[in-house]
Amino acid sequence: MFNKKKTGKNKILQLQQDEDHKKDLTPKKRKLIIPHEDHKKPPVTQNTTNYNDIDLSKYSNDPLLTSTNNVTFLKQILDDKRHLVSNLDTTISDEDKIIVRMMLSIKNFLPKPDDFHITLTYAQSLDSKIGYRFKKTPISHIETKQMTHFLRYHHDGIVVGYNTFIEDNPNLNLKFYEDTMNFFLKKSNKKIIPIILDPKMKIKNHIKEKTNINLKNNYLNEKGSKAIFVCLESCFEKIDEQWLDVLSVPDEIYYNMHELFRYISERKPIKSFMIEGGASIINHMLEQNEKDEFIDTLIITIAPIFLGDKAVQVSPGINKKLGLRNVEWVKGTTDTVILSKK
Ligand SMILES: NC(=O)C1=CN([C@@H]2O[C@H](COP(=O)(O)OP(=O)(O)OC[C@H]3O[C@@H](n4cnc5c(N)ncnc54)[C@H](OP(=O)(O)O)[C@@H]3O)[C@@H](O)[C@H]2O)C=CC1
Ligand SMILES: Nc1nc(O)c(N)c(N[C@@H]2O[C@H](COP(=O)(O)O)[C@@H](O)[C@H]2O)n1
Repeated sequence: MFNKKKTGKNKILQLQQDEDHKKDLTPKKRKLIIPHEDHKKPPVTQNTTNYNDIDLSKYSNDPLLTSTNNVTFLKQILDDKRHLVSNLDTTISDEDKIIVRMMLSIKNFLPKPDDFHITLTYAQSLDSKIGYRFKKTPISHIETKQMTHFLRYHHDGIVVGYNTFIEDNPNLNLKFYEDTMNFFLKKSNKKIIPIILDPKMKIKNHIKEKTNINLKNNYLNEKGSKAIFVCLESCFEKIDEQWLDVLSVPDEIYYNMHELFRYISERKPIKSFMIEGGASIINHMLEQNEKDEFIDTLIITIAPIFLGDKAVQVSPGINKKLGLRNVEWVKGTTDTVILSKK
């Protein structure tokens, strides 16, 4: 049942190394990196497109696809006019088709323009773990990771807790993978606003000690928006940093997640929030959602891996069965995504 080559620590470390080295590789080499892929299978990117495989009419109502000429992109590829499409040297792969299917499935779970909307989304192992401490842990397959970036595209703000900010040094921007994301997002200037829940304003000391902060680099290199650090009013201190704003929130509101996001949306240009973690934030949200159903969409990627008892666990402090409603499952090459809405 367990393939040691594909599960286990070595694989996870390998995936971490893959992730770390991706940016240094040429596009050709990057295509070979397919986390969780069965390496015995021939590479799927070489498949020839069967004209009947893709029904373009399916995409015609998607504002994202139509607004960025992606239907034209797809047509060009299908018509074998690939020379018209920059940076693209393959036909539509099976992986890309899966991604398109995933994107179409999540369309019913996306925020409606201008609606206040809260999405909670994360990737977990079979043992409900979401990562190792101080080690950015890839869990999602490249397809489901791309789906996450597609989701990011549809939200105004992306939220993580302070520990995730410290431990992962995340980018929290829109990243475009080879092939598929080029179809969908390449021409977009959309930027999502990173929001860090930092009640005690620990960022104040962190910036004195650390210079390599991805959120800062992204902002300075125009690869990301200015971050918002959200702190308790009682802990507020002024910070003079170009790449971040601090928003102080009344102490009595801060730990009520529903009220917190409402408070932020009334003061910042953010209507839709995509909360990615970490475990404390997720658990707290699930606990509060039991009484006050404020999570509009819950999207969990489940990868066929175990991370073991040292990893950080999602498990809300509830004492009864908590079921999800309006559930759909989408299957990728290796991962499964569970989608649920209010
Ligand atoms: N697989 C995935 O999809 C994801 C995985 N992760 C992983 O999660 C791990 C971090 O999780 P975890 O350690 O739980 O930390 P979190 O990222 O959840 O941050 C916790 C901190 O956030 C602050 N905080 C603000 N509001 C709240 C609130 N309402 N409830 C709880 N805390 C709040 C607290 O700061 P203070 O202590 O100052 O009060 C708390 O210590 C990392 O290993 C990261 O890799 C993270 C995101 C997604
Ligand atoms: N969807 C998803 N899959 C995984 O495997 C993950 N490890 C995460 N982690 C979250 O993504 C953040 C990193 O974002 P960038 O790629 O740096 O933009 C990380 O901090 C977690 O929030 N998510």
